[in-house]
Amino acid sequence: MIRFEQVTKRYPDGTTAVDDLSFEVDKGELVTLVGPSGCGKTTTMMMVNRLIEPTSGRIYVNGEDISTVDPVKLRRRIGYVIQQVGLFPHRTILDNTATVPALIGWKRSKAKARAAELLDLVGLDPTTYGARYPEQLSGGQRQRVGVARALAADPPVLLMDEPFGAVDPVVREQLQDEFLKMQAAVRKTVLMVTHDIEEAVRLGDRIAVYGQGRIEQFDTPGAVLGNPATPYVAEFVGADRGLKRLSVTEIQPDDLEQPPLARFDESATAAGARLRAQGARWTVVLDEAGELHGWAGVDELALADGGTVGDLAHRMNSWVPVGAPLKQAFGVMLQHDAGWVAVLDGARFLGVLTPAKLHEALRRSVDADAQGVARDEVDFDSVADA
Ligand SMILES: Nc1ncnc2c1ncn2[C@@H]1O[C@H](COP(=O)(O)OP(=O)(O)OP(=O)(O)O)[C@@H](O)[C@H]1O
Repeated sequence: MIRFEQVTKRYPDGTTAVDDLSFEVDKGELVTLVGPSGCGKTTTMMMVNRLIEPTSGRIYVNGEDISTVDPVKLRRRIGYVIQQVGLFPHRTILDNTATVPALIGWKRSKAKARAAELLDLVGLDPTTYGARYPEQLSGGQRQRVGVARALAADPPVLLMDEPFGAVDPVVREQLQDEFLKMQAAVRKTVLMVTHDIEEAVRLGDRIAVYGQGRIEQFDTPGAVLGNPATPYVAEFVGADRGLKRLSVTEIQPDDLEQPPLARFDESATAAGARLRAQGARWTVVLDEAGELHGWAGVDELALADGGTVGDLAHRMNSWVPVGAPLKQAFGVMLQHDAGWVAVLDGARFLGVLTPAKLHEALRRSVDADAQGVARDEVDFDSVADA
């Protein structure tokens, strides 16, 4: 969808900002450009909407050589979100959001309806916020308006330059989550600049790690963290890249352990005796439909004076869905000081993740991505012991 072919940008003062860059962003893919200040990320991005012209090389958007496209027309097909959102201070939030549709000649009513829809999509109720002015919103809310405005004309391509850079870490994480949800629904082709490796890893389908004017590695977050292509990349992603992989490695059914099980309506003493014979100390309790109810201690069951497993079971409200990142499961374990966490597929109980299994899952994902990376380079022990 976006293709760079041997693109170089040299500024008049002789600075080579981007040097012989070739890469491709697929349709519906989110690629993050990450690297230290001054390495050429913004220059790369601004060449896509022709705010900067390359010195040599070609850039294609949707198969079209953009040097042959009128820049104004080009920009209408490319949403642009920047850190300083650049909202018009004297226009309402609704009017700000409707700017591009109005520019490209949509009827006023259609442009406003679309703007309201978009505000809703980014989590701002248009009836509450639509009539406000930018100064009446928080930084995080303004940032959301920036995203809504960029999406308003439904451009296939979105360029985002440090879109969440100006807000505090908590709001930032919230905005990232919301953006991911939205992106799952709208599937734009996104090029996003960030200097924050955590953000790059969290949001990117693939990451381009920049050195000076060049891409040092262009790959999935898992591969970049698990198998850095150069010592520079290894240093840039950080010594704790083993831990960072927790956020990009998903829980798969094969990672799970099958714990002892008891049914809600079973006799407590019978279940206790059976589980004791198996050497179990606790059991997961499922209801009549095979869905997760909670857990029970085997001794408690065995010593019960009649009654069912359900009478003695503790409800369990914390679990994680299959496909969630390992980090989420680890967080639940820590929060409850538990040695395991239940994993569900919808309402169906699949098994439990234990620290040992988590460790294995992390190792599996490193092995899958990283032929030849030394085990001891990955910080497993701190995961298991933490
Ligand atoms: N108009 C310009 N004239 C001369 N040099 C420039 C110009 N714009 C950028 N540069 C230089 O080009 C290089 C790349 O800049 P660019 O803004 O693309 O980096 P960046 O990776 O986006 O950095 P940051 O994260 O700090 O925004 C830098 O050395 C910068 O000083």
